[in-house]
Amino acid sequence: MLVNFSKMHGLGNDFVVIDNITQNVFLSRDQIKKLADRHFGIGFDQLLMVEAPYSPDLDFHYRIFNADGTEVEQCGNGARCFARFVRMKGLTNKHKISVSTKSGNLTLYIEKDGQVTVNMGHPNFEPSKIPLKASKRELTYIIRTQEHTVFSGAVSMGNPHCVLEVDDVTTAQVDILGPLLENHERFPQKANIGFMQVVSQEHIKLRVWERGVNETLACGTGACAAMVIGHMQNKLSTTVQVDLPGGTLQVRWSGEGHPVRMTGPAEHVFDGQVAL
Ligand SMILES: N[C@@H](CCC[C@H](N)C(=O)O)C(=O)O
Repeated sequence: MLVNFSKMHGLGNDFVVIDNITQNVFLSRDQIKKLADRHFGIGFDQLLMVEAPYSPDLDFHYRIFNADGTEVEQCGNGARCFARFVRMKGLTNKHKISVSTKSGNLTLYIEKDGQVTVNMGHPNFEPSKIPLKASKRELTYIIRTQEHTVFSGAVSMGNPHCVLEVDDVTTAQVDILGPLLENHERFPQKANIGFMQVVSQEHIKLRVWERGVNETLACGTGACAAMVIGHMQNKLSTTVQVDLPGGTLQVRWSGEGHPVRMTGPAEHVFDGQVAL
């Protein structure tokens, strides 16, 4: 079977996007892993599937798979690319697009300058919802590994995030602490690990070790997680520039009870066909 796909990226966090409305594609976990391989497959951080909506008030359903083949709940950079893809392919002509994901609903807004704003919904700090093993909700958790003790914030942006503040992102131990914390027993569904350097109240630098992928050039939900945790810890304002290795996102949040809004680019790279 020949499957049509588009390669896209949001700040270098790259995706294969498949229209599963006009095609009928089922991929096993092993097939996704093979396609994600940068030497023997197409290469991507996440596979995004565009599906028909589950209810009349939604435009689409949106499925997300990490490079290791696991299905996950949310992907911020992917959401922006999703919006650009459905417009580019003529699947909708709307500027405001409502989608459901495994973890809830999102609204995507295509801006006049081509950037996309995503209403990411409400962050959830309850340990059981992240999920994080903890007796109560804290602003900072102490997490111990055999050799390291770290202080981190934790939040669900629909998917689990742990955020550590560092003095300098360029020297942060992303490759060491990333996998240790991703797979730490206190995160029963694993976690995405952010390393945040606070530059000012309106500006952070961030690197993210992504669950099921490794370090990526950018992580949209990771940018939102770092911003809301920094804001809760009184280090950040309500509009923050987040510099990631692949570029910059704007994240806005007015505090608990409000949704998080993320704005950034979404780029089309090429269209292709793959035999499955
Ligand atoms: N790249 C993403 C997040 C993708 C999912 C994540 N790796 C997870 O396992 O939760 C983003 O831009 O948010």
